[in-house]
Amino acid sequence: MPLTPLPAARLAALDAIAPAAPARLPLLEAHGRFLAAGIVASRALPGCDNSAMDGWAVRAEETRGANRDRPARLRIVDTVYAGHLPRRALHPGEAARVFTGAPLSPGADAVVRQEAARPTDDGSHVDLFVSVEPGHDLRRAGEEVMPGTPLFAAGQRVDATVLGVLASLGEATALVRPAPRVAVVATGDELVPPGQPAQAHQVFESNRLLVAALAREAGADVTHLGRSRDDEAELHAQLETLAPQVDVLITTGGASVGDKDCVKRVLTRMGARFLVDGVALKPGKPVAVARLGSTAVVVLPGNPGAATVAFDQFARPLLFKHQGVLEQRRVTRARLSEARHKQAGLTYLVTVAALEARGDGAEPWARLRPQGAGQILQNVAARGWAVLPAGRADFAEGEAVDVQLFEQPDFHPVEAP
Ligand SMILES: Nc1nc2c(c(=O)[nH]1)N[C@H]1C(S)=C(S)[C@@H](COP(=O)(O)OP(=O)(O)OC[C@H]3O[C@@H](n4cnc5c(N)ncnc54)[C@H](O)[C@@H]3O)O[C@H]1N2
Ligand code: MOO
Repeated sequence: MPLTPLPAARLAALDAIAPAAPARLPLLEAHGRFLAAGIVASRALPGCDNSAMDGWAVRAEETRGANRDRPARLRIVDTVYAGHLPRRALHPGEAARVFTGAPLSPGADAVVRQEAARPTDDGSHVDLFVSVEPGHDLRRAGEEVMPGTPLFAAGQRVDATVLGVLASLGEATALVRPAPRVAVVATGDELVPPGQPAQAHQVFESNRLLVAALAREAGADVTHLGRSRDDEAELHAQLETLAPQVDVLITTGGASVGDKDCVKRVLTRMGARFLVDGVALKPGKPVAVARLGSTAVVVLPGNPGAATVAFDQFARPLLFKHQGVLEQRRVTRARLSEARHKQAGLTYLVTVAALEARGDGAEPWARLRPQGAGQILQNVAARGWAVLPAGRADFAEGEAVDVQLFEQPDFHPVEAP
């Protein structure tokens, strides 16, 4: 099968999955998910005029000219705690004791903090040592949010700060799409689980953990971890059991053309419909995406470096689509820290370790790491991918290319209004 260009393959792969039906989840369970509908403020924040300080609610005009030597003396007529209502309005010459967050007494229009005041010994009056303007140390109703204000659009990620806002509006739940359930199956006769003895020709199995953690970082609930030898019957049995239990099934290894590379063959025999099979991408060329019943399947190459890139380009978008969003990374131009030669027909995604400004006002330099498909260190603490597009073989040191940045992506709802 000819290799599909990367952009076309990424588009085709998205058909392997549909957004999950939205569900109302308790707020903490919605943490990390994406809103399935926009949020409009259902109440004002704050809900009423209230004190920003522990102190005294007053009529500002009655503090005019007050100082340490000539305090303004007002009669104490009420005490108002947060969560309680004032017993009465303030009339001229009156003050109410208030605490932070307590509703403002009708008639009051300012607060004097307690450090600038002292009650008389008999507790009947308070002396105010400062002159304040109307509105001083007050939080006005609706000053932060008015009812009806659109606050969040569909596709907004529910992070800690968003959770806080939703709770402050009185929401107990959020409408989000649930986490995709994921199974990760590693294949290979040479694999030995970490923690067991391994000879030099054996390989500690690392892709399952790597891929499971990558899936979690994309919002998945990794429910099953499987392992199979390069044995068609064993793999068939394993995939047949797992596929119906998950939304996305991810395999690693056995994706290429070797005698024992049987993953695609087994999937085909099981009735999988391939949307992508082989991409003009390095690392990650043998990656495939298929549909097996109602389960999306991503076949990752066994090489850890290739599995990482192929996951990023093919599995991660499926996991987000199930959650109702498309991820859009920031792209910046940067100069290559070294020349690179590549296969002209493939897009190379090369790990960028750092972006360094050199004070000349031009694009930053992208410090490249070696991109060995079989290597595993190059992706630790990376900033992004330098994109060396298909169609050319040689890239010079200092040449500017696109760099896809990992941090602070935008998320857009899949079904844009
Ligand atoms: N004649 C050709 N050979 C290869 C081609 C090709 O087009 N023609 N493609 C190459 C490319 S590109 C890649 S990438 C690899 C991918 O092959 P597989 O997906 O079949 O991977 P394996 O052969 O099973 O393993 C490759 C390598 O990775 C190690 N591995 C596998 N699974 C794990 C794991 N779970 N944890 C850690 N390491 C793992 C494995 O031991 C091998 O060293 O094929 C090229 N060959
Ligand atoms: O292109 Mo393979 O997936 O990296 O060596």
